[in-house]
Amino acid sequence: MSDDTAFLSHARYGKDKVRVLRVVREGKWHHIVEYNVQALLEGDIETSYTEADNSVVVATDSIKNITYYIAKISPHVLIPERFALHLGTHFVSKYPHIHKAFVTVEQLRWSRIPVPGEQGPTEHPHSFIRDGDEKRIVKVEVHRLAILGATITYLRQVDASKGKDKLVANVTAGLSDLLVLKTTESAFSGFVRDKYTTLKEVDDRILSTSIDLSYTFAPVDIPKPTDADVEQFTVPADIAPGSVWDPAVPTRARAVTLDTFVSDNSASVQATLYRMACLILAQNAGVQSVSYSLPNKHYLPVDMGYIGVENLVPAQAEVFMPVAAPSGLITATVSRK
Ligand SMILES: O=c1[nH]c(=O)c2[nH]c(=O)[nH]c2[nH]1
Repeated sequence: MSDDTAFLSHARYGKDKVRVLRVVREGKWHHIVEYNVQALLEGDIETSYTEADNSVVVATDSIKNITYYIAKISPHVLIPERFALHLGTHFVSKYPHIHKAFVTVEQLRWSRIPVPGEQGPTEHPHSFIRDGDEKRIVKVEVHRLAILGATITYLRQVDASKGKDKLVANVTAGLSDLLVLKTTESAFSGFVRDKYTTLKEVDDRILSTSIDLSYTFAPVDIPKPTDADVEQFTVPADIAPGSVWDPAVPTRARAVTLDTFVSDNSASVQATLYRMACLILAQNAGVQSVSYSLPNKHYLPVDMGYIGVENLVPAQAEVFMPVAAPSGLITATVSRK
């Protein structure tokens, strides 16, 4: 079917919500990850839309099967950044007409159940608890690029058979739904006052937010699989601290987020957010930018004047009403200069 007034300007497809639990057994110690995976592809797939040509379609059912297969064979499956890169690399290496893979991995929280031990509580080797709604999030884009002389260009813009190609990945990682609350050391004053203002200035309030954090790494070269089935995936031998490959980045980013929430005498959500983001950039050399999305989950002191009871003095209020909506929403991206 052709249409003189329309053309296909963008196309991407794949499988969403592929749920996978992977067990890795190390003697009596079992490790688990539970992932929700989205895997989407781009490439020379236009004719599947414009000419009903399914010969260019890797079925989304196969994309699901590949996701499970890579979860089975990948030595990197316990680290979501590496698993996502392995999966994305497989798609663009296995199928010559697929030039970009977009893989999002959401890792659900499973922690070891603490059990009594002879020297105090210890962690159980194979029993786990879902301790919270927090998720780790990893988004990778693996691109196959053509090298033509000194120039690198997107493969789909050139004749792939004429150039060598290389793989480059963009990786963004972070966490979501990390719910926190502090009962003091948060204030909010000095804001615009005009005829619309009803909010009182406070030098002490409850501060609560559900933290969404994402940080973006500098683009990274990915070694091409050299095995016949293009199933292998190599992690560099020398891992630069603070880079995509450094598994300590997510631990540090979470820790500094919580430390700053705890220790900052907050003048506003905005100011606390900025501190958190600057510290992540300072601690992780490979991170180029950091974004937070922080809803200000309001807890309002209940006015008990009706019964002659004081509950409105900020530092002394004891009964609060959690307000689900509306909430403030404070977002920002802080980038390396
Ligand atoms: O930390 C805050 N930032 C705001 O922008 C804002 N606006 C508001 O009503 N309360 C708050 N708190």
